[in-house]
Amino acid sequence: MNASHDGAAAGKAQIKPGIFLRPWVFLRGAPAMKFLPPEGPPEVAFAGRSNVGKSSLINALIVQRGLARTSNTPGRTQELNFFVPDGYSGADGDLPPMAIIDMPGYGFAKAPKAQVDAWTEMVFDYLRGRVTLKRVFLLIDARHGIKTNDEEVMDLLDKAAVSYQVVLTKIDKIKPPAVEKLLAATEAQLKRRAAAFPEIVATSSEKGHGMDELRDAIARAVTDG
Ligand SMILES: Nc1nc2c(ncn2[C@@H]2O[C@H](COP(=O)(O)OP(=O)(O)OP(=O)(O)O)[C@@H](O)[C@H]2O)c(=O)[nH]1
Ligand SMILES: [Mg+2]
Repeated sequence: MNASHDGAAAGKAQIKPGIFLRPWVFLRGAPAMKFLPPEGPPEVAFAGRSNVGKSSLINALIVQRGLARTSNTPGRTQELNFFVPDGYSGADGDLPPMAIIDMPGYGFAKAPKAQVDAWTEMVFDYLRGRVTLKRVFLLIDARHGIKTNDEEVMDLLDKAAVSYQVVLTKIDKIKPPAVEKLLAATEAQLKRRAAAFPEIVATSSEKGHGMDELRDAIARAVTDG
């Protein structure tokens, strides 16, 4: 029996990038770990600093404006929001083939410190402990590059052996040579990191750059992970 047969026998999801062009729905928002849906379908999570463009990127990827709520003000997303392809009841045996999780940002929020600490703890607990989490897409604002709190998240993911892939966001805000320079510098940084995926995806939700590449990367992560 070859590897692909093994995968099929184990009920592994075979996800194709076209899944993102079908309708998706909001399944649930979890304000704390105890409200998470039971572990089932493979998941990918979008993580990153507040305002980096996580929710915007999910909308651009799935081509559904307003599916994930976005805002000019950092701290918009306050729960772990689960999105799944439409048309599954959620009952045993009729589970969606995968889920995408939009996470609260870290690093800044116009909220009391206790609230920010609680979100950060939930984000870290989820990233560290979710068995069905196949890959974390770690979003980095192309204007700012990797910051100290991004490094803390990478340290945690390296330590927990959770695969992650860096996605540059808002590349429409900088010139193409600056994108190339940042890609090279970031690639060099990632070489030292145990759980980092070597390829970086450069995106703009506003202009649609990098969407097909990101769809491919997610489909592969869910299928192979
Ligand atoms: N120019 C440009 N602006 C973008 C892009 N993506 C997001 N934005 C803007 O960045 C701001 C933040 O976007 P969100 O998607 O809400 O960011 P988020 O990471 O989900 O933020 P939190 O939920 O607060 O952590 C919004 O004003 C978006 O319009 C992009 O590709 N290009
Ligand atoms: Mg958000």
